[in-house]
Amino acid sequence: MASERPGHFPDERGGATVRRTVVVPLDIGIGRPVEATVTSFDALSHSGEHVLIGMGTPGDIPLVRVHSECLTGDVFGSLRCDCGPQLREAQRRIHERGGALVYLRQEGRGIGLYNKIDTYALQDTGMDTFEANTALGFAPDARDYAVAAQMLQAAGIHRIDLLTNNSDKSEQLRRNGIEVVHEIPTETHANPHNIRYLAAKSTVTRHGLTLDAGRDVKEALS
Ligand SMILES: Nc1nc2c(ncn2[C@@H]2O[C@H](COP(=O)(O)OP(=O)(O)OP(=O)(O)O)[C@@H](O)[C@H]2O)c(=O)[nH]1
Ligand SMILES: [Zn+2]
Repeated sequence: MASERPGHFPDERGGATVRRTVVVPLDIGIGRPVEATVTSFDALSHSGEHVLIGMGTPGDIPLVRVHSECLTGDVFGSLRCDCGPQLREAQRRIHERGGALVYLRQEGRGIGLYNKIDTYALQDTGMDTFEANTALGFAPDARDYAVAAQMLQAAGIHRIDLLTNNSDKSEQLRRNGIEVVHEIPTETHANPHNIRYLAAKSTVTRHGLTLDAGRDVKEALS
């Protein structure tokens, strides 16, 4: 893919359009600032203020991470989930290889922050993360990745390697016109506080998660 400057993708307009792209220096924890492009959009199918962060110099197949917002994990360092370390891993790997971070404002797997906090209270009584969503009347996972496909297409990115353990993301992107060439797993960021959260992802949904020692997360709990 041609690229005029690091992290910049040509603007190819579909239904959704690029609203603005600006260049910002980012501290991604590698000891020096890196240059990134931050892109906003108009006419997306989902009303959140979703952004695409372009980093590095992409080759033919950019590395892309579609990351769902987690204020508690991404910003405040909550150990209840693995979102913060996954976000930092993604930024580092995308910068190294060239590609984009699609940051989706679909907090709490799409149910919002307050509802996520309500599910935490239910989880503290023994439910897993998906059961707690259902108990509150929500789908177990209410996210819709069509908007991520629209952002990628508007930014001129049609063929990607996707950094995820969640095959549902790849399938939804493919259904919405993105060619996912490879699904690349993230590291497993386990700690004593998020091990049940990881186990629920591994057993209830199809997340492929393996602990560093090579053991599957469900085995670690059995
Ligand atoms: N409803 C709910 N959402 C949560 C909870 N913990 C984290 N989340 C949200 O889960 C989303 C991240 O989803 P995950 O299931 O961890 O991972 P994923 O995006 O499906 O898969 P990966 O690409 O492999 O990271 C973020 O939007 C978080 O805010 C929880 O207990 N309940
Ligand atoms: Zn989280």
